[in-house]
Amino acid sequence: MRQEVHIRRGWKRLARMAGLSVTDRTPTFLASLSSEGNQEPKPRVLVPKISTSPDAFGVNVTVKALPKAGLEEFQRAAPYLADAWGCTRLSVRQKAPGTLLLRAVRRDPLISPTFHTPSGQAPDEVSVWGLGLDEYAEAVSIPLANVPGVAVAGLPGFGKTSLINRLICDLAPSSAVQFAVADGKVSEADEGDYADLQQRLFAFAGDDLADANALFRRLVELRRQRSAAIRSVLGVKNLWHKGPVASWPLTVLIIDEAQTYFRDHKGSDRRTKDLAALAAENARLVEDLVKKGRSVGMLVIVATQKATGDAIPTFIRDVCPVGLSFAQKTAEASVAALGEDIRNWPDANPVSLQDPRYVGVAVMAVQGREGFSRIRTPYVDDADAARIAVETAHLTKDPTELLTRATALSLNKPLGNAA
Ligand SMILES: Nc1ncnc2c1ncn2[C@@H]1O[C@H](COP(=O)(O)OP(=O)(O)OP(=O)(O)O)[C@@H](O)[C@H]1O
Repeated sequence: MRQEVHIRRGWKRLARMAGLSVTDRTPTFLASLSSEGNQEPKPRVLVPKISTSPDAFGVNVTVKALPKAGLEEFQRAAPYLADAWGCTRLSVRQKAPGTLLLRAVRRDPLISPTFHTPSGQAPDEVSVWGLGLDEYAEAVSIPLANVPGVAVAGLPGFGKTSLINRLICDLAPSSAVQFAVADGKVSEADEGDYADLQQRLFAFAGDDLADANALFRRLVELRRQRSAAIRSVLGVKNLWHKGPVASWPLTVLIIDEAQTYFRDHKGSDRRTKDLAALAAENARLVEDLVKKGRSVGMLVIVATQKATGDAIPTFIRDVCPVGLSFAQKTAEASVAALGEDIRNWPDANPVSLQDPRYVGVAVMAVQGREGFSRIRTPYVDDADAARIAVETAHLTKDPTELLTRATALSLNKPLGNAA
């Protein structure tokens, strides 16, 4: 690749110009032996050694750091190196002690739409939600173990549903995952974004608050029964010590257009009062799932246009350990979705994603990284989602029935073997 050759060929010169070389004034043993008379050997100018490897988006440059030409110095010089190498972005991070990794991205991964065709094969691990590529073309995923809640926000039409579709399609071939959906945008399961996935959902509720209430109650009851049974059935206090299995699956509740179920209804007539009471109870039930579902393998994904308090009660939003956001209209909406810290990272603020080029680009705080990352999520075709749902329909099981069976089996075990 031309960029790679350009980087390697010009490195010695560029490193000196960018202040990334070091002068070693102490002569080596050999140099002091061979120096003539009183003449001091010339100081040596050392340049950090590099090795390069190209990929579709740019070049990875591995650097052997030197004293005073280390992480900090390279981070300072990054804009200069980016210009010299003609790249859109350049990141510097430590790969191992004494070794740095420079990611020089030439083609912007954020504005190159990508597509995901689900394989239909059960994943090795059900506890990983592959999201896509970040601005440096590195794969980003959400570890789902011990995560009870994920809040997804973003303006309509920017990719929330496609993101969730991918999760369902990737995990659907595993019998260790069951899905329920409450979609506030439609009335029936065969309408809207989840119609194609119907056969792989063990439960569905549309925009009717009472139906959603019944679904949330059913899941809270499951959560309670699981909490009571986990030690006798699984022999552990936390499902993630063993991982989900077909008889005790990770149970994912997706609440799309969540504002439908939680928003306040103001008015003094009977009907409005009933709706207000249902909305309040819905919020309480979902809070229970997010607060107490972690160790028993319940995950709630709450998707909404704006994550402000009027759409998702803050007591639910604030207990979701993971938050991500597609484009937003206002700084307040970004803060509601991602927290106050997003104000300190204006480049990553989802307000700047209000452009058709950024449909499918989300922002999130990635574990172990400073600040926020922008992620290009791939598009999942409805036809692929439909295919996966048909192929995996036989795996759809009600987790409550599975628990009843697992509990009965554990009771029949001889004493002392109950774990
Ligand atoms: N990751 C993506 N890459 C490219 N295009 C996408 C992506 N996700 C969605 N799109 C395009 O945007 C359209 C809307 O996507 P999607 O339904 O996922 O948005 P949404 O945020 O869920 O909207 P709504 O809130 O109205 O449901 C899709 O039909 C598709 O054309």
